[in-house]
Amino acid sequence: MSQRKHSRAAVFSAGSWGTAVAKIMADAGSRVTVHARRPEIADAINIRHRNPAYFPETELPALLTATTEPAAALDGADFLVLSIPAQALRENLTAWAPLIAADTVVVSLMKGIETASGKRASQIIAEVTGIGAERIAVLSGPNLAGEIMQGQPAAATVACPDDSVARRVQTACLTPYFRPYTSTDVVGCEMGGAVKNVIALAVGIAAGMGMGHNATAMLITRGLAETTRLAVAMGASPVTLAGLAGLGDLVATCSSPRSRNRTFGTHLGQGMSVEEATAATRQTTEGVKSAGAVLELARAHGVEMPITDIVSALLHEKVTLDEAAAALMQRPPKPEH
Ligand SMILES: NC(=O)c1ccc[n+]([C@@H]2O[C@H](COP(=O)([O-])OP(=O)(O)OC[C@H]3O[C@@H](n4cnc5c(N)ncnc54)[C@H](O)[C@@H]3O)[C@@H](O)[C@H]2O)c1
Ligand SMILES: O=P(O)(O)OC[C@H](O)CO
Repeated sequence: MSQRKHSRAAVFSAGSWGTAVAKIMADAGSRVTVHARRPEIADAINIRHRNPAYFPETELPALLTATTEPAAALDGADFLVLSIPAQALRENLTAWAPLIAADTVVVSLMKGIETASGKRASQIIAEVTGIGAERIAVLSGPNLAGEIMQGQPAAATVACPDDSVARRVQTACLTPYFRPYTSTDVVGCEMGGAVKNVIALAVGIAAGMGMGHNATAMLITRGLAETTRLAVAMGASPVTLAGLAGLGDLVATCSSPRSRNRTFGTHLGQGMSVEEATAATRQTTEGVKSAGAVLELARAHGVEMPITDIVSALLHEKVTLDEAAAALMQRPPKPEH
């Protein structure tokens, strides 16, 4: 039997990270079909090789096409790559699940916690599709989509309990500008990705209030400490949180003006209400929805997360900016570790 030359990937959907990962996988040699909800986006990708909604300036590879038909996207797919808002995953995947072939590997790109259940994306994927954990991988790391679309260098972690599956995804995403490492620590990768968004909100708030780099460094460092506490309590390895999907992503997101979460926080710190900041934000800002769910997980695991706690209180407009800053700075003194 002749071997197929290219592996096939179906990327759901044509948002900013979905488009960037579709480009990575096409540049790595896969035939990629993006599922777009809007026909005009699918047409623009097929005819003009552009995604005008997110990256009008970047030409997409010829191996990358698009469709509005989920079944057509999934036909013959070796990989199903999921990149939609975490809160929309369960409902959409319920419709797509019957179309997933028995040997397709599902790759989650999502960095959020489902508010209703406190579940991570890989858990929702397993629950909705019945697919075993060994066929579900997570790709996470310091990956601002805009930089990757420009071909700027970046690295990430691909986690799957089955190392051979993680290595398949690694190979399918390996390009001269994108370097994935493998791991078996799915919990660590997903919690690193979800909680860094909440910490980036805190950093944005501090910046918006006029605080300096010392405050940023304090929030990143203490943010990593509370992220690690929770993730380890949930079964993660602390080493993962010191890696690309933990510290790496935290630094990128908290430092970059491109980060939607940091920018949302900056709006709040400058005095916008949550409603005004939401209206000013066009794209998915996972930390806003996930903060409360992360806090619930922390309480369930008996873990203290003071930064997440105060960000959640601010998002629910239970405290003012000044009260939030004072609440963090006036906590009882304690040892660092
Ligand atoms: N943008 C990045 O740099 C980046 C990097 C790494 C991870 N992520 C993660 O990837 C995920 C997707 O983020 P993004 O940046 O691509 O967001 P985005 O807002 O750019 O795109 C979201 C996509 O999901 C679709 N969508 C929105 N609501 C939907 C719904 N209710 N049902 C079905 N589809 C819906 C939109 O049409 C769009 O195609 C998030 O979890 C995010 O944290 C983003
Ligand atoms: O723009 P943000 O804040 O959603 O962050 C994007 C990526 O997760 C950075 O790795």
